[in-house]
This record gives sequence, structure tokens and C-alpha cells, in this order.
Amino acid sequence: MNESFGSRLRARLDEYGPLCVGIDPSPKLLGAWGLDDSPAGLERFSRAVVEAVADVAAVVKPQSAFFERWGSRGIAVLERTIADLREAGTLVILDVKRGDIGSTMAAYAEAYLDRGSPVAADAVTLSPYLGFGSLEGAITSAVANDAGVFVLALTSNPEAAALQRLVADQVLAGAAAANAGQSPFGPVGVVVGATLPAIEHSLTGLNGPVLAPGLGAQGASPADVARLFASVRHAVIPSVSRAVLTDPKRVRTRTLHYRDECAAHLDVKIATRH
Ligand SMILES: O=c1ccn([C@@H]2O[C@H](COP(=O)(O)O)[C@@H](O)[C@H]2O)c(=O)[nH]1
Repeated sequence: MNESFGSRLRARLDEYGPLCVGIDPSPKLLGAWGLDDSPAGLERFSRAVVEAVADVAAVVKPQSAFFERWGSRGIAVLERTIADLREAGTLVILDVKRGDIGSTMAAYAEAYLDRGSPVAADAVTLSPYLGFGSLEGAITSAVANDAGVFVLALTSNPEAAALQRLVADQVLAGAAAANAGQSPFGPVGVVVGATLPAIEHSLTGLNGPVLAPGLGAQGASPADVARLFASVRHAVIPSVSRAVLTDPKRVRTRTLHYRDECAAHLDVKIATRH
């Protein structure tokens, strides 16, 4: 039997520490790297990031939107990037934020979670705003493929708060129910921004990982991560993109800096020697 997503993620976090590094090949970052905004530029950027971080970050999160901009040629680069990461043993969360009625969700699940698909990742981000129940098929597919999902709960952008705080308890309860009784984690994580002033919803019964974007460019620090996620310090995965990607020569050192600072503030150990 294959290892569950929860077991693979736990092992990766214990060995490499809590950080997730984003691959966000925006026109601005490509320009800063002296690369064309083109599929070839995307490919050079993504390959360089994979090389710099695959053996020091537990998780890498390609942002699908920056690849989709280039249509099929961008998706081809995304496929290769996912393949390179998975070959290196790095866990891949594909940030696609999909959410739709059940029958359409089944097709998204086939695209992103079915291990035979060329864009299948270890986990994907999902949007619950068609109802948490609409994600049921995707969660079933994740389990069948030893993959996971991260459901948007309280995202890092300030304009989300008014809407999301109304339904966050439902999202967290749905995720907790799907994860009940599983060890070390269930397959359903949630997305909770590291930029929030405070978290007014309990994360302790989740029994799943918490992806926390917003570190660096959006203003959150490793100390903020530790303050907000003290109750789930072994399950939080702070995520950083622009703050480690701005200078091509410093991607690895910036990654190590954020990783080690987050681990120190969260008081979690890292087994790797890098
Ligand atoms: O709540 C969320 C969910 C996803 N994101 C994504 O994460 C990265 C953040 O990039 P930075 O450069 O570290 O700000 C980006 O791909 C977002 O789409 C998020 O920011 N907040």
C-alpha cells in the first residue's frame, strides 16, 4: 500500500522544516531575472527555482495562474516543473483554487489529483464557495490517489475577511470531519493567511495541515506565523513566494533564511543538515 499524503507530508516537514516555497513566474519577477516573459523564460525561471530549493524546502507551490497565462505552452512548462519537483522528492501543492458543482469537480479532480494525469500534484488548493459538500468527490479522489487538498478558509488578502469569516467555521468543521481519526494528518488541509491580525476560529480540532501564505511580500514575518499558529505549530506550513524569488542569486539563501527563522519561532526541529 502507498503512503498517505498525511504521512508523506509529516515526514517531509520533520526532515526539511515547515516552509513552502512558491513558484510564481510573474512578468515582474521574470524581468528582474533578465528573462523574457515567454514560455522559455518561465521554463528557465522554474527550473532554477526547483534546483535552488528542492532539497531544502519541504513543499513547493507552483501558482498555476502564472503558467496558464501562456496557454498550452505555459501548461507544458507547469507539467515539467511538477515532474522535476516530484522526481526530486519534493511535495508539490498546485495552487489552482478550483471549486465547482460536483460533476465538474470530478473533472478537476481527474486533472489535478489522479496520479495518471500530467498535471497531477501531491495536493491542490480548492475553493469551498459552492458549498463544502461540493468538494466531496475531490476529497475522495485525493484519498484514492494518496494526495491531499487545501481548502480556502481565511485567506491572506484583506478584502476576503468580511465574507470568509461568515463561513470559516463551516469550512473548518468540514475539513475536521473529513480528517477524523486519521494519523498523522488527514488529507484535508486549510488555507489560513499568515497576514491575519488574529485567528478567531479554532484550528485545534482540524487534524490536518494549515497552509499559511502571506510571509514576506504581503507583510507577515516568522514571528507572526508563530504567534498566529501556536496551537497548530507542528501542522502549519508558512508559504513564501516573492520574498525568496526576487534575486536569482539568493533564492536558496533566502529560502534557508525563512525556513530556519520559521522553524526557530515555531520551535520545531529540522532533521536535514542543509
Ligand atoms: O490566501 C492566500 C492563498 C494563496 N495565496 C497565493 O500564495 C502566493 C503568495 O505570494 P507572495 O509573493 O508570497 O505574496 C501567491 O501565489 C498567491 O496567489 C495567497 O497569497 N494567499
